[in-house]
Amino acid sequence: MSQQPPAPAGTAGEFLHDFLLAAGRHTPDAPAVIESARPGLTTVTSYAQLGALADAYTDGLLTLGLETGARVILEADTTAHSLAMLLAASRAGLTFIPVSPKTPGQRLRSLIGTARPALHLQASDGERTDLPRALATARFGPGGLTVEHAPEQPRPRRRVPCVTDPAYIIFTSGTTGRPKGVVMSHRAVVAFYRGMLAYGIATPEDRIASTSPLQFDFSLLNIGLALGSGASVVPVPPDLVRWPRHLLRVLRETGATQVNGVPSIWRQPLRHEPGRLAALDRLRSILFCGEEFPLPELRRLQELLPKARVINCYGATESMACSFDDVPNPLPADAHRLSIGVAHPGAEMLLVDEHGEIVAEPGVPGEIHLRSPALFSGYWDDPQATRRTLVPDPLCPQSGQVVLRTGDLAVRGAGGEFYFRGRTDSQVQINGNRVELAEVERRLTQYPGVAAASAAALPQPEGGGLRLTAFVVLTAGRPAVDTADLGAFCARALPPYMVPQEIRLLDVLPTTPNGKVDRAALAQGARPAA
Ligand SMILES: Nc1ncnc2c1ncn2[C@@H]1O[C@H](COS(=O)(=O)NC(=O)C[C@H](N)c2ccccc2)[C@@H](O)[C@H]1O
Repeated sequence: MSQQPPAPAGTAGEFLHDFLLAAGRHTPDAPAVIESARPGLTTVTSYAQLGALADAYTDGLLTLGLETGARVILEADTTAHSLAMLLAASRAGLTFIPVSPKTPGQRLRSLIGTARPALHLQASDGERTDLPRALATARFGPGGLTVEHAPEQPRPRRRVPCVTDPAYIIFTSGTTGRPKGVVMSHRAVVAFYRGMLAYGIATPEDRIASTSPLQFDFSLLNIGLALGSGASVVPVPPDLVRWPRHLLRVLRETGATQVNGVPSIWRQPLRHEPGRLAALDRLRSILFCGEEFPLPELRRLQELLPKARVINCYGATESMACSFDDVPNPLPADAHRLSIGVAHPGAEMLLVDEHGEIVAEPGVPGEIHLRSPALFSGYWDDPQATRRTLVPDPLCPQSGQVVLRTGDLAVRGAGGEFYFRGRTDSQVQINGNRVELAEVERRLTQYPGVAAASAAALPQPEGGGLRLTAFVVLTAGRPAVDTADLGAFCARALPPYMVPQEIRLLDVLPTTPNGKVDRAALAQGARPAA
């Protein structure tokens, strides 16, 4: 099967695979992916080797004759081979849907029913079986691409890829109801990558550890940051991220210089392996995103890594991310909130109040709206949800330009920087009073010895109304805290209706597969500390 004739230079715009392989063309022998599957075994894949793998996989995919725009499920963790397959899907004009190998069969079948992919791809040692019989399947790995069940050969309706085509679809767990498929075009992803690189986060010498599952777009950010900078990706296998000694071993043996992850990846290393963490002398920067970093834990991390640059990255999957800001190291003692900075170059964050008016004054809360070339195309097969999220530009609705309505509240500081103030949907009404759960959590983490906290409005046990409940994790070795003292501490700073009616001490906060605090699990009543 002949490959697509390359579009004349400058006409096609930039596809995801063009961007990811461009920097490495000048340094073919530089390490693109550095893996450490087990102690003492580090595998390096150079940019030239990654490109050759991608070439071979592209030829394999093109041989299947799938039409441009067809979807493929990419069920894998981040490895040199799955990265090569991601590049190949992009080059073959296919839209990849990254899925973790741990995804329950039921959820995968539901996703397949929604996205109607043409092909399921998994690693040669993948364990997925019981896939729908009609779905074509193939495996990839050191032996190349092996087709198990070939796709039907419908007459392709399209052959010419376009940068507005979906590069990938990320199905988010969705805080409400059925998973939403966030469709990101090549043009949007590359626009985000270029905005991110302008912030100046990585150099070609960096080795960037990625601790998120491939199905979470944080991993795609790390891949774009590393390969786009001519640096190296250090994928940390998900099973090792949860074990502090394994995580720290991988970071040490691969010489990771930057570690990117959600705040929860640091909780156990801080509790159990502070010495080994402090000994990572190659580690020079940390980037986190996804939720607020509990300040006691952040301060502890900074104590152990006083020279590390700490970057707070904010954003939603609907634009991959949108802002970066350096956290002062050390964080001033009187700082109670972290700045999320301002939108990356080429984008703009606006605050809009409940009347649709622009909020210009510092300190006044509003909902973040994002103007950006990196906005998603829409939710897969859900035009209503799309219209609620991509809304007319509040400054010029007539123009047809849409902006992303993030559902996040923020205020602006005197310097124009933004401060996250929780989600609009985390404002709960308790007995008629509006409670900002993030506010309660922040107050709890100011109590000496509290490492992290989460608040939820749970149904009253005896029925009727909601009960403000808090879940608190203490720093390691901290003597037990009297929850009544904790409640009194909250009462000194919060209105009575924002004082938790119940406070439970937990050893750990439950997390979602993407590593965020699992609020649904807490709402089901997490087990009290042993
Ligand atoms: N730095 C933050 N402080 C505080 N709340 C935050 C923050 N980053 C997100 N969030 C929250 O998480 C929401 C987005 O959740 S999400 O759609 O699942 N996507 C993510 O969490 C990851 C996001 N796509 C991403 C990927 C890669 C780098 C940065 C960000 C935002 O709307 C915020 O509510």
